Amino acid sequence: MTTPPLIELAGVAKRYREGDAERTVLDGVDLRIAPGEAVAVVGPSGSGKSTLLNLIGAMEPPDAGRLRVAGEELSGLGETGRTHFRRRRLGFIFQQLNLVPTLTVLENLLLPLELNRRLDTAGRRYAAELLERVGLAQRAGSWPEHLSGGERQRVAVARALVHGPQLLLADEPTGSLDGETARGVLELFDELRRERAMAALLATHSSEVAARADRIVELRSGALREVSAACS
Ligand SMILES: Nc1ncnc2c1ncn2[C@@H]1O[C@H](COP(=O)(O)OP(=O)(O)OP(=O)(O)O)[C@@H](O)[C@H]1O
Repeated sequence: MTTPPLIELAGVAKRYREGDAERTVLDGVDLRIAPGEAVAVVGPSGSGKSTLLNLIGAMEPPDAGRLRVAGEELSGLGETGRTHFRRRRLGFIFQQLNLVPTLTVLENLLLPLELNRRLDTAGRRYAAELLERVGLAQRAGSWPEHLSGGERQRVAVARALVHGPQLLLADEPTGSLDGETARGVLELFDELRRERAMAALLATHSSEVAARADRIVELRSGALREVSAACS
């Protein structure tokens, strides 16, 4: 028996209206991602990479097509269902990071556990371990505004992983990191994929990030195409 895909998109379209004009960003996109698989999505600026992640992350609905993620038909979920789906199943690293400025680094990390009612000893221990793994154990009590861009990005990485999501959606996850730190973060993703079959969809302009994925897909003129099997 073959394993059902974790992500299945069929004929997905997304259009945005700007004044009288309508712009088609995604035009009949098909995509399947298996549990534990890492896929890099590349494409020029404005080609729709973040839009694709937002649709798969149930942040906004498509205008056409089917989206099935972790057994859930996203179009069938209401607002509450979408919120629960995001909290339980997904880790999302946004391009703007979206750290909560009024919470410390550790409190930001504990937030997904709190929302999932899993703020217990094991959860706290894992949060501390992740902070250590992204090299920020000493900054647990710092405020986000006192961190460098790269440190903030690493907090966002740890926060996206702390509740053990089945799927990581990451928008330029290493954009503000130096080469060595970026490699450390990518290794952490790989370890978690091996440890708990977490799948990852990474939007990136970085050839190094893309090369580490199992597959690379490219968005161009609204269409998605397979570029190659990446070498690992
Ligand atoms: N909420 C919105 N309203 C109107 N247009 C939008 C909206 N969100 C995205 N767009 C448009 O959709 C297109 C795709 O944007 P998107 O952010 O998905 O591209 P991207 O490939 O992630 O770009 P980058 O590599 O620069 O981050 C852009 O032209 C953008 O202006």
